[in-house]
Amino acid sequence: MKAQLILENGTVFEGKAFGYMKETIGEVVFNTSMTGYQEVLTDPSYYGQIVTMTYPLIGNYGINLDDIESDSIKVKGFIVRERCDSPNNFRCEFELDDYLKQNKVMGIEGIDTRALTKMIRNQGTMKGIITVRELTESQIATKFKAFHNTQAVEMVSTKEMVTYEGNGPHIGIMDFGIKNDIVKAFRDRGCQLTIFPAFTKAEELLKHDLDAVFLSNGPGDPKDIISVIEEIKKVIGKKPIEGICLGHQLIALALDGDTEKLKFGHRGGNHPVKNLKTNHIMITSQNHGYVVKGDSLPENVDVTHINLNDGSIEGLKHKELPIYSIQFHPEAGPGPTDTAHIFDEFLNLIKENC
Ligand SMILES: NC(=O)CC[C@H](N)C(=O)O
Repeated sequence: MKAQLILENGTVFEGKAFGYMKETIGEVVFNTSMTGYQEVLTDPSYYGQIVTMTYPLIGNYGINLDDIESDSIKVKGFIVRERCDSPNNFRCEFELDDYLKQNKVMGIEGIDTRALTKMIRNQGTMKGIITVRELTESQIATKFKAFHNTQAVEMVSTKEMVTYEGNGPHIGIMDFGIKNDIVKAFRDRGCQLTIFPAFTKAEELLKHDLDAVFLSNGPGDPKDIISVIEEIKKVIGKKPIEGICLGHQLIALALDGDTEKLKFGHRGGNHPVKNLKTNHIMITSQNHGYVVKGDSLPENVDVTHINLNDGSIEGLKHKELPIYSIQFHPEAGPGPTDTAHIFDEFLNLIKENC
């Protein structure tokens, strides 16, 4: 069936619908990873977004249930150049099309994803609608006006506390939409974990005899969850605090720094990042639309890593307190595993301060 991708700037891309037939709206973003589409589909940080993959053939190794980053597809829609309907891989359990249908998520194929990506790069991230209907201009305008993604963290965070046994440090995770591979990275290192719903109060968190508090990745603008920032402030100085991606941005805000939106974000598996202490350069996996503002940080916070493409901040460390956060994704789901040592650095910091 014919479908359209309608962008906020008035551009219409014609394609073919796949997955589940339902109209969808979201912020259109591109990901440059050459593989890893199922990790992208299930990463809760994409909640509220329609993702286009720049790699031209998607679905060729199918879907397996081992590589997913959460229990369901979290993107609002999926855009591909060419969809493969005859996947070939020994781990394949079903096809991309069936997976989108099961999860009630709509896709569109046959789109010139190169032209779309260039447009987003030049004009910035914008909203989009995927539909099989003919919408009038006023219907489109009303839909764009009504779409907001401010409740995203609430939608993807755990509703109840989840615990994992371990002999290592006891880490309390504030779950803003944590990826399975981050939980796995801590469990592989023997940590005991207690995962808390995003809006848990600091007072409750501190009752649990934790060795550290970890702030997870997650969707949306960190400034949409001001109440969480207030709770993090209450934990500063009481426990070591660490964070990845949204967690990193929240730490900066809790330390009275600021964040801003990037023009089109960093999403892909090949972002070069420099460790400013060792001068080592790592190829990192990234997925974010917001960054910590360089000139906003207080004097007692050091920038530990920068992005070599645009010089933006990729890591922070407090000069006196055990607080350390990273903007990129060391769990690399999907992406290169060059940065797995960040989890060891997190644990060393916790052990030094236990
Ligand atoms: N992966 C993440 O945690 C993303 C953080 C935040 N939602 C951003 O887009 O910048």
